[in-house]
Amino acid sequence: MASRVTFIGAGNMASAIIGGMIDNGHPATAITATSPSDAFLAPLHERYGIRTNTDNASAVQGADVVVLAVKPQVMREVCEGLSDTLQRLRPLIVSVAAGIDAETLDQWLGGGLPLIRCMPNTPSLVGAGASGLFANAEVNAEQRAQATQLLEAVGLVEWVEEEALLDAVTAVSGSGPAYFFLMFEAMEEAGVKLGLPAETARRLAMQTALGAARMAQQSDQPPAQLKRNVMSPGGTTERAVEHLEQAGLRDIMRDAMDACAARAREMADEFGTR
Ligand SMILES: NC(=O)C1=CN([C@@H]2O[C@H](COP(=O)(O)OP(=O)(O)OC[C@H]3O[C@@H](n4cnc5c(N)ncnc54)[C@H](OP(=O)(O)O)[C@@H]3O)[C@@H](O)[C@H]2O)C=CC1
Ligand SMILES: O=C(O)[C@@H]1CCC=N1
Repeated sequence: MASRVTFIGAGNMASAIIGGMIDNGHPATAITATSPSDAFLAPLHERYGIRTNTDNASAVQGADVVVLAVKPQVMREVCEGLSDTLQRLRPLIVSVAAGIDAETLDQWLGGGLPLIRCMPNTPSLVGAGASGLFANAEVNAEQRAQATQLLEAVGLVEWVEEEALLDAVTAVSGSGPAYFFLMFEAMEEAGVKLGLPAETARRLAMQTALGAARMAQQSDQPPAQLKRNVMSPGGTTERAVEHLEQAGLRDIMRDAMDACAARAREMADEFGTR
């Protein structure tokens, strides 16, 4: 039987995972989502037929897995509001919040619950997500398998055995889709400047990214070699890649991802004070 999963919070990340789960065949009646108002819930109910509820405590009744998918700013209030109920029901808890560590969440939830921290990303919506997972000591092998199965239904799953590495996962894949969306914007703008219609430039850029990612995933060759295969000596790509290297693309990516991980650590202090 499919796990009964309750999402606390029904925003961007929860709806992306829910959409991916439904597409992958998870029964809609085994999924519940909560939010303080109906504004987020009604479209989810209409689109996917899932159960919705504006009351967190009643929504977790009967759940095998409770996914905490609210903003870090409200996580404490949400956890403390649910702690009595969750201590009684003892489901597997999965938090997708950036920054807030497992020990802090555990304390807010009253202590001793099986808890997994997950850093997913929004392409989960189309079954192409990437999630990093870390389990606390209360999580047993069956629950690990349950979380793996749940997140694999919407994409790639990578477990990390050191919680601090989730900040690195955030920098690579949690926030990563935004880097590529930014790249699409930039490639579209540059394509338009070169004379292409915006829609054409956009479609070409997106298909190229999809093709490059698929090819890199399926190839035995590392990305550096695949890149060289495109770069005919003295040709066009060589000129463009030289420009990107000279402009410091690698340093830019390293600095941006350092800033991302640093912000996750900062958020732990800002929103996670026990
Ligand atoms: N967006 C992303 O790409 C990713 C996000 N995350 C993490 O996911 C979490 C959610 O982010 P995101 O989905 O973008 O945020 P959203 O603001 O889109 O969603 C948050 C949801 O939580 C609801 N909410 C607020 N208070 C409560 C409450 N007391 N009880 C139940 N629901 C409540 C909000 O409702 P309302 O608006 O009515 O207040 C909203 O539906 C964050 O912790 C973030 O770090 C992780 C990886 C990627
Ligand atoms: O920007 C954020 O804080 C969240 C976490 C990772 C992606 N979005």
